[in-house]
Amino acid sequence: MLKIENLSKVYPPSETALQQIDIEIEKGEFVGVVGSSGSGKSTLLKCLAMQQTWTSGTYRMGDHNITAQGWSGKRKVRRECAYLEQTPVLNVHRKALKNVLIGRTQQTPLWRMVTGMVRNDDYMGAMDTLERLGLLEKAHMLTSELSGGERQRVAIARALVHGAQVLLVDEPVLGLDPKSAETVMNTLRELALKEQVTVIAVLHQVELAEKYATRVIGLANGRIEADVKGRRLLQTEKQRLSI
Ligand SMILES: Nc1ncnc2c1ncn2[C@@H]1O[C@H](COP(=O)(O)OP(=O)(O)OP(=O)(O)O)[C@@H](O)[C@H]1O
Repeated sequence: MLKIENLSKVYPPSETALQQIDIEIEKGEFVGVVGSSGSGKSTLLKCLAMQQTWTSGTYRMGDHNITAQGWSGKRKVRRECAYLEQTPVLNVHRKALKNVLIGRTQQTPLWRMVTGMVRNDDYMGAMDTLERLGLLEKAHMLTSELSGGERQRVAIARALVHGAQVLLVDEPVLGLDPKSAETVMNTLRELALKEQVTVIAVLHQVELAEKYATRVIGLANGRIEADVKGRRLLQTEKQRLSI
């Protein structure tokens, strides 16, 4: 579904963050990206989300050659892939439901945005998504009253309501207590396994990647040094990754 060939990223003037990255990711895979600090994990995510320009490489999504399509390719990526930052960008003064509905604003006529009136099917869709993520009873609570893990799940709900088929998640459990981290990781795993949402998550803790992801990609100095499915990383692989 996603095919990346020979991706390189150099930040000006000369900081090489990624070199010759080749990856093919199937629909519904849950990929954990690990590696030491500065190995290029966030840059990889941003390049996949087209939030960073590519220095070189070819990007394919399904039958589409995104690289060759220029702006329309970029739009397609932005529509289908949601990039979720370490700390979700939410309006904490609004209810969880409102934050989820913000994901629908591109499809909402201006008069509805001005009057604040929400289409019934948008409302139902948002509530349905909150329920899938175990947040139904939090829908009408102010986002400031939610825990870090719940906020992270609100951000995921918003991405799904927006129509994202690929979640690019940077450190989804950063700063969360173990129980909340487990809930967020389980949510991501279930979305991948049961709903065929593709999840690519940068994870500092390799144990989390090994426990929840179906595939672990390890980066070192901007290169892929490990790419394993269905097994833990070997000690030698961890040494190559310096983790
Ligand atoms: N905007 C930028 N401008 C210049 N160099 C950058 C920029 N962003 C990242 N880099 C450099 O690119 C390299 C990879 O950075 P990146 O943030 O992708 O690594 P990371 O593996 O996500 O690190 P961490 O785990 O510490 O978040 C690093 O050497 C970093 O200093």
